[in-house]
Amino acid sequence: GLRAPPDRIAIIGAGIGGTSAAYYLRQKFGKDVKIDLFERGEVGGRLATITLQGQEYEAGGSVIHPLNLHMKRFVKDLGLSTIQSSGGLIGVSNGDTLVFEESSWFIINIIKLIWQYGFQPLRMHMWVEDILDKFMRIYRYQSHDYAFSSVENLLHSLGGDDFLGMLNRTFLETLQKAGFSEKFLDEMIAPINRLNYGQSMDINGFVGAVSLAGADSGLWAIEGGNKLVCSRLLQASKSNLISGSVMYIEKTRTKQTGNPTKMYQVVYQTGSETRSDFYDIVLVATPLNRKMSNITFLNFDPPIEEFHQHYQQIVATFIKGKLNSSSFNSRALDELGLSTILTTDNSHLFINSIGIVSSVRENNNPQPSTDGAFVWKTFSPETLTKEQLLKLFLSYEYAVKQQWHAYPHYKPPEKCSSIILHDRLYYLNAMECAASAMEMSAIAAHNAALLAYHRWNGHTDMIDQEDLYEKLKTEL
Ligand SMILES: Cc1cc2nc3c(=O)[nH]c(=O)nc-3n(C[C@H](O)[C@H](O)[C@H](O)COP(=O)(O)OP(=O)(O)OC[C@H]3O[C@@H](n4cnc5c(N)ncnc54)[C@H](O)[C@@H]3O)c2cc1C
Ligand SMILES: CC(C)=CCC/C(C)=C/CC/C(C)=C/CSC[C@H](N)C(=O)O
Repeated sequence: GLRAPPDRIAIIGAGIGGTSAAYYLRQKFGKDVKIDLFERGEVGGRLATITLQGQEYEAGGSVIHPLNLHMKRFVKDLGLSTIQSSGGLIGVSNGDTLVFEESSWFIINIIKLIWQYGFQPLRMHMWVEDILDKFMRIYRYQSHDYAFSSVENLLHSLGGDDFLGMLNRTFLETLQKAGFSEKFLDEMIAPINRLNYGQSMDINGFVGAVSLAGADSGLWAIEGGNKLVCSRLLQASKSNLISGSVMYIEKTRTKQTGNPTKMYQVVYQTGSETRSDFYDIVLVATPLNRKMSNITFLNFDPPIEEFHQHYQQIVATFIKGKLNSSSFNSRALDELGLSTILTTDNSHLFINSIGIVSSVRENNNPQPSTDGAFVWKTFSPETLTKEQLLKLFLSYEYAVKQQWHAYPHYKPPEKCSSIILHDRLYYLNAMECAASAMEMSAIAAHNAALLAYHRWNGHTDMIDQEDLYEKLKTEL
């Protein structure tokens, strides 16, 4: 049976996690519940664009996988358009020379790959595909309304002990065990990790697999900027956006008269004013650590302790200029013709990657300006100095940076925080301990909305069901 829907729900954070949670909560609880979405910065969060000389570029989350079905669904349901975002030739530099260089001839590439690495690239492709295959079971579970109370339970239902094991081992250990060679891991896989997560092969195996999926073909983005999906979800969910910074979430001491269910008081700052409101259900859709959200939990028994997940700093720098190809390669001084250069872990370069970018309105075919300059984006752990920029570029017109607490610093064994922090208080970004990506936040949001709904209605049979895959197989 169903009880009356809650009166008011608060969501903290209007990134892809918070806005998709609003969307799914509206679907589950119906039109009468009042949903407040708190945001202290911009709607979109880590999905953001930067405007340079009148052109917008993705400065945060930029590419989406062709099998990220929630993101695909949003685009369709919200009337957005897509652009293709992979393309161009890739090279890998160790700081002195290019250890791998893609050719524009398909067949030459195949021969080069086999020559350098045997059948390892093909085996790796199959390894990632196998994981992706199991990962995709989540869509089936969620379309049947099943929810999970922890990240571990969710992963276990997708791929059993093998999936859970990936959280506890480094990516390096995982791939060495699978028989991949050191040369291949150093020259191909580590550079992809450095591009996608700014980290070494010591990240957990699961995020490693997601990182490799992020190097698949067919990657896409939302025309006009990925952040548009957030503002559209917000609109479609008919929630109320509150521009303010949440400071405390307090468990109310006594039952309020008239409405015994409103358990939580959310205290927030807007402008110079401090305000507060009472809610039946609260979803936290931002990483809980002091640097990123600074939210304190008051009056909970047992107490909700401070979270210490360390987030990796990444600086994205946009530079319009002419690349100095000799900083990546001792041989050729002429134009490399590469559009992305990755780096190996042992390179003494101060950047993780550098690539030509197109604006959020161009389908992937970036053109140089009349003097031959492109817009490049680098990722680096630290802000680039002028001296470093002049090493990378023969000349440049501008260099503009955007700094992020980008994603967790992965360090297996991964201890994931609970999704249920208290009775009706949920934490979406607990999911990031497995892997951080737009689709992971959307999956966490769908899960939290289902979890909140089932717990509100006492439907315990819809939570943490064992052997779901087998159960749903027969239910075609
Ligand atoms: C440089 C970079 C590149 C990336 N590239 C990709 C990519 O190519 N593909 C991909 O899939 N993923 C990528 N990611 C990861 C992806 O962007 C994130 O996983 C995803 O956007 C996280 O969304 P979220 O809603 O969970 O969190 P966030 O986007 O961080 O949203 C949290 C929101 O909460 C707000 N907030 C925090 N504290 C408070 C408070 N106290 N009160 C009110 N509001 C608060 C914040 O302002 C923020 O807007 C990238 C990330 C970065 C940084
Ligand atoms: C969740 C699944 C199954 C797939 C997601 C794959 C994906 C798109 C991973 C990318 C993750 C990420 C954090 C990328 C960072 S930067 C990469 C981008 N190419 C850029 O240049 O900005």
